[in-house]
Amino acid sequence: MAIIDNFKKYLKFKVNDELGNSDLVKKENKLTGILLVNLGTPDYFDSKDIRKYLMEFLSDPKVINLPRLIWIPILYFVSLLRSRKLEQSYAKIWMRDGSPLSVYSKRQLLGLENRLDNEESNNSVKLSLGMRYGKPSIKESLNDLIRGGCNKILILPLYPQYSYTTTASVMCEVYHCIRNVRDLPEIRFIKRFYNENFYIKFLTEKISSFWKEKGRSEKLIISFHGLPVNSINKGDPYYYDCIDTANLICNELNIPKEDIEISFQSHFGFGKWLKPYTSHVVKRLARNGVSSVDIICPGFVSDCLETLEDVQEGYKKEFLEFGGKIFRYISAPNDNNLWLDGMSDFIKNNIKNWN
Ligand SMILES: C=CC1=C(C)c2cc3[nH]c(cc4nc(cc5[nH]c(cc1n2)c(C)c5CCC(=O)O)C(CCC(=O)O)=C4C)c(C)c3C=C
Ligand SMILES: [Fe+2]
Ligand SMILES: [Fe+2]
Repeated sequence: MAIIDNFKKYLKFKVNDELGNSDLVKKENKLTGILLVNLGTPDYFDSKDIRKYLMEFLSDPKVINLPRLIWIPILYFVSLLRSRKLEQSYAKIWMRDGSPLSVYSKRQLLGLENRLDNEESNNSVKLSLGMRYGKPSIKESLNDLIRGGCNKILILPLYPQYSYTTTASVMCEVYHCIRNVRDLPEIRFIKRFYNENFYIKFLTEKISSFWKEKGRSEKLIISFHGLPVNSINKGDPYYYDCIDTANLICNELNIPKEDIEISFQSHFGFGKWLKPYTSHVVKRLARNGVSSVDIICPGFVSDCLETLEDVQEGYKKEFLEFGGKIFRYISAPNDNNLWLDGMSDFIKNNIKNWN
């Protein structure tokens, strides 16, 4: 009998070996992965790297919805001109370890790792950061999580308001990246979080403490990144998310609607973009004798080119040129501890009972 048993064992080994499977061991994948995704930014502030980033960003059909055959040759020149223009802008805001968007996103990752690692769950959570354009890519960060043994992955695009051009683009990229994975992890997406308690509470407490410390300006401008009106007409709910965000902030602060202005910054190319433009609002207020404004940009969880250059520098200059006296930018959440506490609770709530 022993001889037969040994022969069977030998045969089994032989068969596995021939199939190249002798080292097949069932991997225990039972970690929950959290993939934070932000827009991305150039690697460095020289025009070559900026152009590379712009080419990737603006050739995404979810961002610019023109026929490829027409758009790509145009983009070749647009990116050349724009990258030269942006070189100086990026240089002004660049930090020791990179662009602000990259530095703050990495600090957010670290802060969340520290908070979620401390759980009694024994490190059953693994975090990673991916950028929709540039580095680290969504593909490599997702791979890290999957290879690291995550069988459930929560995707958290760092955009409070949903847009087809940003959030949906992340979702599509994630599905594209895992299309060839044999043992797919379960995937959950956070579509938006502007209406979550932690987000509204953080922003309003930030504004209140800013006012307590420095006094309150005559107007509060709530400025969002712009979007082509065409995108809204096709069904993108971004505009309504922005208006909702502003109303929630206003209600939580308990201030009258007349004290705030909602506006949209940064338009690109031709065509109609969401109005009123922040630039127009800033000039109108100054012209009408408003001497002080505070401005907050609740669409950005990290400071970046848009907030530091366009808002803090550009719109301030315009306000002062048109007769305004005080223009103060209230910074993005960045790596604030209370913000990270709120985010980590939000993540915990979204993964509990997921088994
Ligand atoms: C058609 C073009 C663009 C759409 C649509 C768009 C939507 C959109 N973008 C953000 C967030 C950010 N955009 C940033 C920079 C940026 N955006 C565009 C164009 C569109 N954005 C360009 C060409 C650029 C580069 C800078 C410039 O040329 O002005 C950034 C900052 C990146 C950084 O490195 O700091 C962010 C953040 C959102 C949320 C959004 C839709 C709602
Ligand atoms: Fe943008
Ligand atoms: Fe801009």
